[in-house]
This record gives sequence, C-alpha cells and structure tokens, in this order.
Amino acid sequence: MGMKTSIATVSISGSLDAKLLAIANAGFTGAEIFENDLLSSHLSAREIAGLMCDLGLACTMFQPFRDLEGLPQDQRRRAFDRLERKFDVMEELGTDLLLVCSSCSPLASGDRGQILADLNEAGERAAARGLRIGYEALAWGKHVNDHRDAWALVRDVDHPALGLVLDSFHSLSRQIPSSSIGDIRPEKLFIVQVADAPVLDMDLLSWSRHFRCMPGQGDFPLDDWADAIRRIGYQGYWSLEIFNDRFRAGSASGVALDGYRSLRLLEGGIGRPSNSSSALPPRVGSRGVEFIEFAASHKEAEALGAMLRPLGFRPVARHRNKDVTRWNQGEINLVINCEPEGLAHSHDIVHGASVCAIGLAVDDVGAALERADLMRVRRFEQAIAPDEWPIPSVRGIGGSLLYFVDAGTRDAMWAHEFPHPLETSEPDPALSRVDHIAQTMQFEEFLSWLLFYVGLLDVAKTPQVEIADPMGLVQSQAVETPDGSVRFTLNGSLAHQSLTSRFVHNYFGAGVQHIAFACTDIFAAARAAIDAGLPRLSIPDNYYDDLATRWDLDPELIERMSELDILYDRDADGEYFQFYSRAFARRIFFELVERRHYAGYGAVNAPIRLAAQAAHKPEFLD
Ligand SMILES: O=C(O)c1ccc(O)c(O)c1
Ligand SMILES: [Mg+2]
Repeated sequence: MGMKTSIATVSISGSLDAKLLAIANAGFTGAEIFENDLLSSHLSAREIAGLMCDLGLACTMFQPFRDLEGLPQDQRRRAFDRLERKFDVMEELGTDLLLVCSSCSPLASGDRGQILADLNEAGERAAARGLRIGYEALAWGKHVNDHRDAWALVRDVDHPALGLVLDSFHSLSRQIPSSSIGDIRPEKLFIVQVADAPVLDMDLLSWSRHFRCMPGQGDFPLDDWADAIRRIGYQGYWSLEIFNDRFRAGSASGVALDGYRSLRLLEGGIGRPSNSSSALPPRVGSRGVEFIEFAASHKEAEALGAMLRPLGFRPVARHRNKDVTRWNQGEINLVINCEPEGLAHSHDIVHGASVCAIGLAVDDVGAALERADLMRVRRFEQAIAPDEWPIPSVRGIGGSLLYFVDAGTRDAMWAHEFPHPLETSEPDPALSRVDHIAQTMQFEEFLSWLLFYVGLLDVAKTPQVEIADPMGLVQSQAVETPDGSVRFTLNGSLAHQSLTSRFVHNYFGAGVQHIAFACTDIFAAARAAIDAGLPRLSIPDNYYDDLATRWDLDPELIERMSELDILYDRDADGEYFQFYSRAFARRIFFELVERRHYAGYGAVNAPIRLAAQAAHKPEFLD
C-alpha cells in the first residue's frame, strides 16, 4: 500500500503497551514514542523496543526534545548534555530519529548565527552516534515558528544528520501557504506529522493541545498540503500527531482505527472523489436513500403504522419469506421488520422499535464494499434463504446496518423481495423522498462517526453548529452528497439532561432520532397529516410574532404557518419550511420539509423545536 503510516503515542488513551497494541491492531506500521508515555511506563526502553518489534511496529521517532537552540552558555551546555542522555534512550528504543522543537525558552536568542551553530552541533553529535535530528517549527516558537524559517536553517546548516519535520498543524494554523513546501529537498524532510483541526479563533498553543483532530474531521486544507509534500517526492512516514482531550478519554482501539482511516482518507484525497495518483477505491457515490428499515414487535409495528398512515404512507407489500412489510410513498420506502429472529429482532430487544438499517442506492456495490474494506468498516453478513436477494451491508451507527443497494436493479429487487401485494400507495403522494436522517450519539463518538461518513461515502461536511437545548448544548453537523440526495445530520451533547443525551441514554446507544421527508407543498402535506390524526409538535405564538419582525413576510403566510405549526428559515439562496410530528414510542419523530433552494437544516429553529419537545418531556422521553 502507498503511504507509510505512523501515529504518535500521545494521540491514544491508556498505558503505553495498550496504546502500542491498539496502534498495531489498527494497521499502522510505525509509532512515534512520546517522551511522557515512556516516562510514565513501567516498561524499560528496551522492553518497549521488544514489544514494538513483536507487534511489527517501527519506532519512527522519539519526541519531543525542547529548548535546544539559542541558549546562553550555561543552559546550552546542560541542553546538550540532556541531548546525549536522550540519545542513550533512543538507542535502547531502536529509533534513530529525534524531534527537536523550535525553542520556546524566554532565554533563547534569535541570533541566526547562534541557531545555525547550535543546530550544526546537534547534527554533529547525532551523527557521532549514528542518529538523526528532525527540527520542527512550533507555531508558538519564540523565534522560529514558521516551517519556511526552519527549512532555511536546516538547508543552511546542511548537515546530513539534521533534517526538517513538517507538522500540518503548525503550518496550517498559521495559514502558511503549502506552495512553500516546494522549496524543501525530500532527503532533508525526515518525517511528516499530520493533524487536522477545526478553524477556531484562539491562541495557537491551546488550539494545538486540545483541538487537533484526525484528517477529515476538521477544516484544514490538508489535500493541498499533502499534495505539495507528495510533489517533492517525499517517501517517508505520514505520522498522526493528535493532541485532543476527547480522544484521550476514548477507547484506544477506536481512536487508533479512526487514525488509520483518516490516513487512508488523506491518501486518496479528503475532499475529492479520488486522488488521481492513488489506486485506492474511491469514496462511495450514492444516489439516494433507497429504504429505511425499522425493527419492531407486532404491537410496535401497529403503533408505527398508525403514525405513518396520516403521513401518507401505505403498506404496499409483504416480504417473500419474512414477517417484513414494505411501506411506500413517492420514492420513499420504509421497511418494518417484525421477524422474531435476526439482527432486526436483536435491535428491537435492545433499543425498542427503532431504525435498524438504512439502504443507500449506489452505482457499484462491489466498489462500495472495496471502499468499506479499505476504511476497515466491518461488513455484516446474515444468513439469507437461497431465494432471497443478497444486499451487502456494513456496520453503521449504534450497531445499525448500512446496506448498499444496486441502483440499476432496485426495481427488480423490490419486485423479487416483496412479491405479495397489500394496499396500493397514494397516486398523488404528498411526500416525495427522504430529505435527511438525523442520528444522535454520544459527544465522544461524534467525530468518529463524522469520519466514518466522510471516509466511506462521497459526502462533504457542513460547518459545525452549536444548538441550545433547554437543558444544555448540542453539537450538530451534517454530511451530504454533492447533489444533496443523501444527507445525514449528526448530533451529540455533553449535557446529561439535553434531549440528545436523554435519547442516547434511553435508547441504549446511538441511533436515528428523526427522519425528515421532502415535500413540494408543506401546507397541503401538514394539513393532510393533521386532518388524518397525526400528533404534531405545537409551536408557541411568540415564535410567529418574532418571525414577523425578522423577515418581510406576508402576514397571511405567517398566519398559515402558525395555524399548522410550520417553522421557517431563510438563507442567501432560498427559504425553508419545517413541520414536526410528536415522537413515536417516545423515541423517534418525523419532520416534513419544503426546500425552496435552501441549503441548510433550520438550525435557528432547532432551539424552538427542542424546547417544544422538552415541554412534552414526560411523554417524549422518560
Ligand atoms: O505541543 C507541543 O509541545 C508539541 C510537541 C511536539 C510536537 O511535535 C508538536 O507538534 C507540539
Ligand atoms: Mg508536531
């Protein structure tokens, strides 16, 4: 495989031996040993080297060494003594590369002559022991804080044992143009460290120490940065270095797997269908949501049906062998699975009636599975009868499944799998398609599922928003295909009493909290649903009074929205109308949306909706 992968032990939680095991299991071939992990380990450096050897991991670097260059005489002598002691450790660890960060010492001089002399001295000493030094410009370094300056120093020292370390965080947090990487000679680029980060307006040190994340999870232009590095002919390790409190609180194996996925994503291009220079299977292009499958007992299925009917759905057919019913309207297929065995049943037992699977229509099922394998997304296989249509699937959020349905043969699939007709669907459906699926999860897993989607599917993420719930804050972000045919919104909250957290708690895990259906006349659709007995979410009059002050809207339109409890938003391009049902089984609810060239999800209305749901709390959730 192309890119050589490594990760710094600081990125992972747990003890050093547990970290290394997780790193090796995730598929990395190298790891940087972070000094603090060594200091806090009961293993000697030699034992660590032995463990890494057993695990098939190369020790790619030992780091960091701080405050070497530019010091006054006394401190300088001590710094070089310390350097020799660290060389001893490196020999035992079995690595020849030491990362030296640019100095942050208040005593450090910016005198270029002295810095050159000190770096040369470090190169000499390293060479004498058969070792190498990689010099990294910390974004907050006292005098050297730009990789262009660090490179100029390394170039001018011109010592074979002294090279450069590039770290995407330090360069991209300062918006240093990646074109400047073109000046670096590849044999002097000793290692490349990779991190993404959300764009935040804060001091560089705190940003770096707490908010780094995996490539694909943040906002940095990493594709251009990585391209510039590839273009100079760099052949060495790409090593993740992710300082993040959330990851350190997470599971070692989960974070390591995410790290591996993120490097494979970077290798093929984060924001591109596929990197022309890589032969990796590209991210899966999907055409739309082909079906949403609910697991339910018969009693729950009846209650669910009682909610789907007013929305205009009809049970159109039964499965050829199984206790499974297909409900339909427009392009929307909802499958209700009441089988007494299998994954759907287990799902129902754990979570209660809920979404256990989502089927995506894709052009090439085989390529989709190859991409899943590349991302180490687990396939799911369940025995099917010989006469059943095989639909491959992988594991998604909260143990649910993501099916890949061949877009070319989907009509044949439905006809084959559901040959027993029930009712006919409405000739003039009010709802046309699935607009988005909202999934709720623990805050700690949010970034992981974000990476799951952007790594597996050809989707882009929208900017992250924070939404005020009456009982806390909710973090929300969407991933969507370029044509908007598939949209997932992800929600996570740290506040224990927020509806989001209560959902995760009551549901025993992450899952689908609401489904939004698109329609072209929301007033007619909402009216029909209400008339047919759909319990709706009631929106306060104050909301509509405020609407009148915010936008230049026809009072008669506001009156109609108020009457039907329809919410409104507007962006630069268009308008958005939303209507909510009450929750089914105190768990999942439905939304109708009408988009008029509007791109978002009505984030301004989310606090109103959440407050309205919280008002129903005794019924909505325990
Ligand atoms: O935050 C730091 O101190 C630190 C240390 C070592 C690194 O490689 C780095 O990028 C940052
Ligand atoms: Mg670094």
